[in-house]
Amino acid sequence: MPTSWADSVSAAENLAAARPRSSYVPPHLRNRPPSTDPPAQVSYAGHAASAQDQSGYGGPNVGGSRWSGPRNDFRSGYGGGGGRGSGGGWNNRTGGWDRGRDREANPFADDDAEPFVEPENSGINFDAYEDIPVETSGDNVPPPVNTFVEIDLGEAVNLNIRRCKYVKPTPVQKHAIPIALAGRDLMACAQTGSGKTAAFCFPIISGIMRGQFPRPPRPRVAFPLALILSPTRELSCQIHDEAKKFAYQTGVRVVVAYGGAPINQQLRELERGVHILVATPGRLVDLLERARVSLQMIRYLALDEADRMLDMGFEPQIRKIVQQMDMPPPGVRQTMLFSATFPKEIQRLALDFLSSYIFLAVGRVGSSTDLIVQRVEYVQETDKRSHLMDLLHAQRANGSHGKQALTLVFVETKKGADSLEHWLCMNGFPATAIHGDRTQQEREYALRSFKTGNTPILVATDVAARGLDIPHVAHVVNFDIPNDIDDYVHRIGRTGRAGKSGLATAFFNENNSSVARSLADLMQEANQEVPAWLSRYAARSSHGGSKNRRGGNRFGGRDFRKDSSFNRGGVTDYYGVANMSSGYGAPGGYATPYSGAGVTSAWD
Ligand SMILES: Nc1ncnc2c1ncn2[C@@H]1O[C@H](COP(=O)(O)OP(=O)(O)OP(=O)(O)O)[C@@H](O)[C@H]1O
Repeated sequence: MPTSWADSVSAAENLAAARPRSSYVPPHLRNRPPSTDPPAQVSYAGHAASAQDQSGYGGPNVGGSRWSGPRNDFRSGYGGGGGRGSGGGWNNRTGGWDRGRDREANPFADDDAEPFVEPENSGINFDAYEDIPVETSGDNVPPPVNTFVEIDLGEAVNLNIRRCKYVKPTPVQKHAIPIALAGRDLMACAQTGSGKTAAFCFPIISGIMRGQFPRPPRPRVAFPLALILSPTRELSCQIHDEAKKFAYQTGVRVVVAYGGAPINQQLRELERGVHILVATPGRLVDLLERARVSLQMIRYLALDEADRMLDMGFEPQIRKIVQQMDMPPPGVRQTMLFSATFPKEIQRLALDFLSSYIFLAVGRVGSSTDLIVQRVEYVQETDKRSHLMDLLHAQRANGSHGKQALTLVFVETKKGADSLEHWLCMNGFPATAIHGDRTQQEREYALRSFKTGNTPILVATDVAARGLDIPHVAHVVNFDIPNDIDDYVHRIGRTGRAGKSGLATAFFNENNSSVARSLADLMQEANQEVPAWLSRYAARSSHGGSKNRRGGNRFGGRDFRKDSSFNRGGVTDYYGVANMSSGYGAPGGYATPYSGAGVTSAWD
């Protein structure tokens, strides 16, 4: 197990050396002689080399010891010979990288105009999270805090926290922020709507404000210091909006890049300088291949919805971005993975991206919050529409949520979404739809129309299942129940957020029997009433071998490193994770190596 920074770097280096090298060389690194010279941080920070002067640029040595040089610059202050006020760092206002700061639009301006804004973002029942069980594992876990005041995030960030009307940290923030501020890698699992975005944004912003960073070595290429990846365009936009609030008037510049939107505008934003890049994987790969973004200076990597990012759909792109371009390896960069669900096989995969990490579970891994009242109703396929109409009528009639009560209806297919939207509209229910076959403009319009309450019913595929924080979603209807219980957890998590209560109704029939057991277990765990007929289905599917994605181990250990199978895999070091690939095939090669250059996700 690495005992010091130097050890951890050398462990990471050995690992990198052991891995089969990618033959892919990003365009901006081509035609450069392989060099064992260190990256020229000293030059940048010491301003011996200007942004125009590339002659001293050692660049990452793709084939050699990229990190053999001044590693200290990545871990201990990034200063090289520079430093605050030396004229060469990122924080130097004459350096040109934060020249947009004075023109920064007020990201809180819309909040005041927002009709639903509450005086304090404490929610109806924010204390509901207080007695939630918390588990941490790993070496030397930093202790949690109870208040924002205890965390030294800096005055500017503290002011923004007040502007956000956050009174106290949520449980995941209490634990995750001190861990992240201590520079530790983190795998954090906490329930939907419990404030994970701020939990990774605050430490990143604060770290960038405090750090001394070398000057970006080349003009027209963006060199972000932090990368936040998320699976959907809408979620990336939302994280960008949140991060801009948290970073307001700190000098930290946040830029978003996502597919489906004109790339030129995003390129212009990137050219103005970027400290934190929020991106969807497909668009980022595009920018990397165009050599308009370099990951060479990445100090922080956050994967939101990390289990989704590492599952089969995204894994090749994530490996390409994180392992096959010029991003510093684990142990040099700080990596944080967040989600409400973390199946064990994904935890195992994640080892490739982490170094000596802390595992944090707030509530049980993959559980839903008991702020959401869950109902399951037996509805035949052919009766689903009329049943939905009954629910919508009842919701309208009881009027308890007033005009603005929003209903999100999840269906399995894009075609199904189109057809249900059409049917609802024909029957007098103002509905819109969002799915992967709609243009980005249509997607954004639908979401806006839903959020403002103009169209209070949104029919959606799983593209809207994760991360979206839409206030006043009173009811989530699973018109089609997903095959994977984790998707169900994320879908219903669009309601019952930030301490508020919500309602989720699922239409169950024979077609869903494979998920009966995990659904019944999940409901029971969240103190929900499980109908007797569902328990019978669950019992039947247990005998019949219903496939539980969590391998039947769902309610056992949460940090998979505690599993005996993990040790049998040859890894004796529980938490050092020095031997990251043991038991999982060739180093770095758990899954098929990246083979689909230019592959873009349908979601992206
Ligand atoms: N400390 C806090 N006090 C009050 N509200 C908060 C606090 N932290 C976050 N929130 C609010 O809680 C809501 C949910 O936060 P966020 O979207 O980060 O949840 P999440 O855990 O990422 O959810 P998901 O798993 O669905 O992605 C947001 O509206 C956010 O502004």
